[in-house]
This record gives sequence, structure tokens and C-alpha cells, in this order.
Amino acid sequence: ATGPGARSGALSPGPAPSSGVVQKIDVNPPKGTRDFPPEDMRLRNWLFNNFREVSRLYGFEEVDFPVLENEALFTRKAGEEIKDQLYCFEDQGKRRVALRPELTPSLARLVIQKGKSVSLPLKWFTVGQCWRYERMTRGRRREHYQWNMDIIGVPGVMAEAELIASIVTLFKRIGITESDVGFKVSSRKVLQGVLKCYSIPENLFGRVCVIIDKIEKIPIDEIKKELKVAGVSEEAVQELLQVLSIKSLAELEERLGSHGEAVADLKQLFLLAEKFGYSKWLQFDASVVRGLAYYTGIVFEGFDRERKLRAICGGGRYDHLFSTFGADDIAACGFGFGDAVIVELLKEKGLIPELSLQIDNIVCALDEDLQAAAAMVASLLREKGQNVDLVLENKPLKWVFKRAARTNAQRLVLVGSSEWQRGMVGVKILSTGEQYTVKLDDLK
Ligand SMILES: Nc1ccc(Br)nc1
Repeated sequence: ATGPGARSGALSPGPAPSSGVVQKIDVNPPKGTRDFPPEDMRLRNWLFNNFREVSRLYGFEEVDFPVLENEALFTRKAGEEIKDQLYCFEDQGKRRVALRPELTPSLARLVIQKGKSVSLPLKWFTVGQCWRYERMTRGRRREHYQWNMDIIGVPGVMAEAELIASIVTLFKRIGITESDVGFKVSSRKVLQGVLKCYSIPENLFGRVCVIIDKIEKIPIDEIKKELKVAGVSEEAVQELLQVLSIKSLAELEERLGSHGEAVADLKQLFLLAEKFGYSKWLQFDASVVRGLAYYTGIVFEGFDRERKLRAICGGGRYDHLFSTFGADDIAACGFGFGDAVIVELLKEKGLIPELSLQIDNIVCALDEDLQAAAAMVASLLREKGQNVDLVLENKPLKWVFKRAARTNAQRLVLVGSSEWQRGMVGVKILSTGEQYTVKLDDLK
């Protein structure tokens, strides 16, 4: 199946039009999306295997959901960017569906679906691709993979402390230290207190937080204007901005008193961080609100201390998400950790690991009629758990040696007729050049 100019074996896009000339397909992936050729896939697998190993260490169970969800899962009315950029469409059954922009709503849906058949607390994790339809003017990606860990059914901040501990464990595993990265921590209960004080209706809470999350991204006058449009009085806006500039937990306690939930939660979290041994990673930062409407309590984000990159990860408590889906509320918290910013950080720090292809054996028949014999040798080695790159065509030895060098093969197993007659094969250790013949039964 070859079209003009295509490599033999390359897929041609279909039957040639009457002109006989085949239009070459665009071989790039859709705008804003990535392919993962072998080298990139090895790095991705290395990162995701670390995500999974940390999740296992923390006793979390892996779950998964469809990348395509009912659009209604994400149509929150809080002015979130995630909603504006929803990759949604009407399918052939006239259903409104969307490529998920995040994983938490799917997780909440599954928890509700499971209902009483699961016992709390649930500790679930997943690694999944998330999508946004970003106007390409900004040339940003339209997909990324996120590692999510969620604890469902634990109201106390031990849950948030455990989640942050798991991220610290991940960072340490990949060579990132507290001098590279920190966590900004705050609580939305700080803002909630202000809004209550100015009798701003509860249903505006998510929307106000989403606006305030943009405080470092758009001019302050725009923030004030959006808050005003949302129905927040000038006075309340002033007080909100004041509170967001509080520089320490001590100052917060001074301002709000030590009996409010926000101060109590944050003090408890910093105490637990001390006990977990990662307090050097944390700092209180009243300006952290995160951009998702459903957070209700502690919120946190991982940032690079050189301030060159966007947030590495982020999360928080979301105690009322379930009721927005018509179910009884369950206390919950979780985080998302993307696969892109962390790789940028690892590159910055020179921490991208060397991940070469590991081939134990290249098995090669020295002439055409020994192909089946070579296949037998390959199977024998594979049954012993060794991987084999079996030469599948009649190739000159020069070609085999070149491939062995490129694939970093450990040894060459050569099936030649005279040796094969005596039930033996030739072996060449490529690192030392040592070569010998060995009985097939003794090949290990
Ligand atoms: N939510 C979301 C989805 C996809 C990308 Br890229 N970034 C954020």
C-alpha cells in the first residue's frame, strides 16, 4: 500500500482519485496535541510510573473514566476558563458531550454511581488525558495528562496533609528538592468569611474565587470590575484585596481571630506538615485561591522557586461538589499534577533521566533457511524472561551490528548452519566483543 513518495509500507490515505495522484496526508497531530515517539514515550512512562508508584505507596487505588463525558458534568456557571475552553460537541445521537478538561467531576460521578457499595474513605488515583479548546492564537497545548489523587470522606485536614505528603514524595523520587519547589497554601474559608461579613450570597462564592484567581494574570481594575459585575460591593472588594495581601498566618490570626475555621485549619495543616517532615516545602500565601469554582477550604499549588514556570500542580478541598450533581455532599479533597510543566522544570534542573531502549538479545539467522530456527531460539529466550529483537528478514551481518549498536543490545545470538547441526548457536557479547558457541539448552 504505497502512494507516490510514500515509504514502502507507509499507509496511503485511501484509493487514488481518478487523477492517480494521492494527496499526502498531514503527518502532524492536530493543533495543540502531541505524539509520543519512543524516546518521549520512555520519559512519559518513567514519569507516570513514578506517579503510580507513589500512589501505591500511599495506599491509593487506581480508577479510570472515559475521556468523553456528558457535557453537563462541566457546565458550571462560575466564569471558569475551563468552561470557556470546553472541548464539547453534539454527537451523532444528538447528545451534548465533551472531552474532559479535568478529572475530578468524573471521579465524583463514579463515587455517586457507586453510592453505598463503596465504604469511605475512598483513596483513588488516576492518570488521564485532559482537553481544552484553546484558541490557537496563544499557541498553547490543547491536551495534557494529569495525575490526580483524591481522598473522599475525610473532613479533617489530615487528608490535605496526606495529599501534599504524596506530592513531596513524588518530587523527591524524581530529584526535585525544597530548594527547587515550594507549595503556596491558603484556605478559601478566608474569603468566605469576608463575603459572609458583607452578606454576599453563598452562590457567588465560586464565581468570586474564580475572578480573584486571575489577580496576577489581569490588571487589578479588571478584577474590580468583574467583582462589581458579580455583585460585590466596593467595600467588600477592598476588604477582599486587603485579606489577600496578608503575609503570614500570624497576621491572619490577628485579623480574623484564632477561632475561625480558616485559621484553625491552616494552623493544623502546618503542624501536620511539621510532623510529616515537609514543612520546609510549605508557605502560607493568602493570594492562592486556585481557578476551579468548587474548592471550599484548603487550597494549595506547587510552584518553582525561580518563578519561571506556571504552577506545577494544584488542589484543595471540595466539600460541596457532590451536591452540585444532585447527590448528598461528601467531604473530599484532591489534586491535579500535569505532565508538561514538571518536564519543563526537570529540563531546567538537568534532571531528565537517560532512558535508553534496553535490548537483551538480537537473534539472527545467518541464512534464509534458518529463520524458523532463529524464531525457536527467540522463543526460548523470551520464555526465560529475556527480551529479543528477532531479525525478521535476511540481512547482512553489517546491518545487524549497526542495529545492535543503535538499540544498545547486550548480545548477539547467531544461528548458523554448522553450529545448528550440532544443537549450538553463536553468541557475541557486544560490550566486550567476547564470542563463543553454546549448546542451545545452556543458553541463558
Ligand atoms: N484543563 C486543561 C486541559 C488541557 C490543558 Br493543555 N490544560 C488545562
